Amino acid sequence: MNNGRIENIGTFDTLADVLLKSIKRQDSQEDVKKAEVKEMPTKKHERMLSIVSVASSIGKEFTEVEQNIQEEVEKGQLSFSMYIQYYRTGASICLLVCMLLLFLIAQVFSNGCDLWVAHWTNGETANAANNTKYTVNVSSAKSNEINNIENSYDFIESQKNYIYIYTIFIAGSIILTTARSLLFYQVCMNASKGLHNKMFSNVLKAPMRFFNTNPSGRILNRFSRDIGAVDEILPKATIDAITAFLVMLGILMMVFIVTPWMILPAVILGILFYFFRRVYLSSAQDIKRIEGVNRAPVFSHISATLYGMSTIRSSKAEEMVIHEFDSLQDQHTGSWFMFLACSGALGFYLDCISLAFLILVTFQFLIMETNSGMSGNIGLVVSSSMILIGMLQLGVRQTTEVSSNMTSVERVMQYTKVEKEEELNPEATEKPKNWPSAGKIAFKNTYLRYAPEDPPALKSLNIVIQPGEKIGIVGRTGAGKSTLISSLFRLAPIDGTIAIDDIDTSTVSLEHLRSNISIIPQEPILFSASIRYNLDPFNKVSDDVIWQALNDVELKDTIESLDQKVCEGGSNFSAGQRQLVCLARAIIRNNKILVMDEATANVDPHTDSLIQTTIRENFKDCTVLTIAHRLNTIMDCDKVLVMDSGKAVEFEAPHRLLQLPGGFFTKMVEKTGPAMEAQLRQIAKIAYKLED
Ligand SMILES: Nc1ncnc2c1ncn2[C@@H]1O[C@H](COP(=O)(O)OP(=O)(O)OP(=O)(O)O)[C@@H](O)[C@H]1O
Repeated sequence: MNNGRIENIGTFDTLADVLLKSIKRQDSQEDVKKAEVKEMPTKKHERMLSIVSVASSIGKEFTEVEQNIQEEVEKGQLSFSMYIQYYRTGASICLLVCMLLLFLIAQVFSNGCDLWVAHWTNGETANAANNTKYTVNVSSAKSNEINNIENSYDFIESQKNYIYIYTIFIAGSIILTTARSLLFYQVCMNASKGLHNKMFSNVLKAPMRFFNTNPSGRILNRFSRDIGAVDEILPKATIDAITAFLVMLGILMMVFIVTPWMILPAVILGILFYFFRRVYLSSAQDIKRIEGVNRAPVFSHISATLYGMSTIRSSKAEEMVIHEFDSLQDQHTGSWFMFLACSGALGFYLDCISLAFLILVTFQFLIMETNSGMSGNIGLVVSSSMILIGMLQLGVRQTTEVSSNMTSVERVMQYTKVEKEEELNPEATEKPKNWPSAGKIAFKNTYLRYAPEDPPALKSLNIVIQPGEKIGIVGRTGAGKSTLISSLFRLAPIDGTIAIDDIDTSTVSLEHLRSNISIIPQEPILFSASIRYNLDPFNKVSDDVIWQALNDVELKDTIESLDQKVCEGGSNFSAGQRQLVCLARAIIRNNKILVMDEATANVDPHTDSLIQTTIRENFKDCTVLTIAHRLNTIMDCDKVLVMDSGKAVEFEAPHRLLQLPGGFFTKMVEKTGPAMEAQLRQIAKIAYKLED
């Protein structure tokens, strides 16, 4: 196919012949060395024959799945320190104390309103009683008239005072309640932002092992659902819970002032309430945690399904995927339903407690005759106790909501404490200027372990790569080729030394080290942004430089503008074009060291040949390490490094290695078949002679 049209059709042999001729035609202009190199990819079956490591990505995914450790689930009651840490992230101690005082004062004003109304009612009742007595006893009409005027004057004055004071209570209550809510939400938002930023920066700096052992769904869950809960649900639930408890406290105080003996049943009911809440909380928190853990696989499954949609459809595995999804969804729904059932049960028990209290309060006014039997007091206590029922429900529901959503804070906190990569070597802060200027790489007794308990994946590596050398890295799958590259970027803890231009990389900051080595990975990574951003994310070069790089990789005609959008994962570009964009990115960065990790494994022979030529031209003076997928791509390298079981077993010019009968490299070349072997030997020989 070419540009969406069928260019040729026929058997494998016919097509191979046609392709061979066409590529030969393209390459005829180039010099002998390049022509020799380029002729090699024309034989398609090389893809099958060339040894090395086609199955690497599949193998890695498998290893990753195997390595995924169980998600850490906290158990038992949330510690109080979690609350302190959460609020301390949002505000200073001083501000928190002010907020607490504001809550209390607002509540005092709010209860003051009720008490004042009761006091007012009692006053009115007493006034009315006095007036009646007075009217009956006084006979003189005149004096009666005068007194009435005076009384009504006093009455209006006292009414005014009642209204003024009531207005003050109402206004104070409104202002203080609004202020405390605004302050509280601000503190919560600060805490939420702080936690998110801390988690984000920690996860970005987490070692590679963290990403290997935590599936993306699990990480996404913390950034979406947990942060969502902390952002939206927790502040509202907390303010509701605090308000409900303060209102309850206020009501109980009023009831105790009016009928002190009610303290006894209140204490008994309080103990019962505490007991129910405790039982509920311990199960609800665990259920909520289980629910959180059961949610992550649903996310992982969806993202994996979307990613592998074409594979699923082509292998007709829809039923299987749907079945898996249903069973994961069932598990999640089961735990969620359990949570709802727990809340329902708690609601029922709380209703019983509140009703018992209300019955006691109401009946005590009938049974007992005390001073408190004034109408205002009775009205205040009964109406407040009825509010108490609603408040108790709301308060407990919201406190449990707070506790269960605090598990999200707990889960976010876990990720804010992820060990950072930099901590591997806290002194690694050097940022040498213009480094590396030559591109010499020296491995001295280097070992790499992916995890302390794992055996070393790289063992006793002692090689020196001279500035500007082109090195091909070969070896069977699992031999340690990618690990060698990982060690260069210090993606895992290393024993021994790796020096670049005689500077130990462990003394250089990771950011500086990594930004000074270019890599073209097997799976090219493109961002969902403009072409310009993809090629020069830090806006360091002019548009001319970018266009020149695109020209070098023959993408100038394909790309209309530097503002052209790249879809998610670069889906509007072919695999080869994505690889070329990565190559253009590497050209723009202009680093002295370039690493290619099987960069040409998934591209067609023409793009492969274009990549090879571009690298030879643009990275002439750079040190280039190539993990080889096809042997022909590295036969003209300065040296070939053969890896086996994490060790460097051969490191020499390919022509010289091929002189070793029974050598690792010789065996690899022999396995490609006599015709290919002859060709490979020929390329190696020419390249060796040209070098001499
Ligand atoms: N992230 C990882 N965590 C733990 N062990 C790993 C990890 N990546 C690789 N290994 C192990 O390190 C060893 C070397 O793997 P590496 O990926 O370097 O091989 P490779 O030569 O690049 O293979 P391939 O050609 O298939 O990509 C293997 O035994 C592998 O299991």
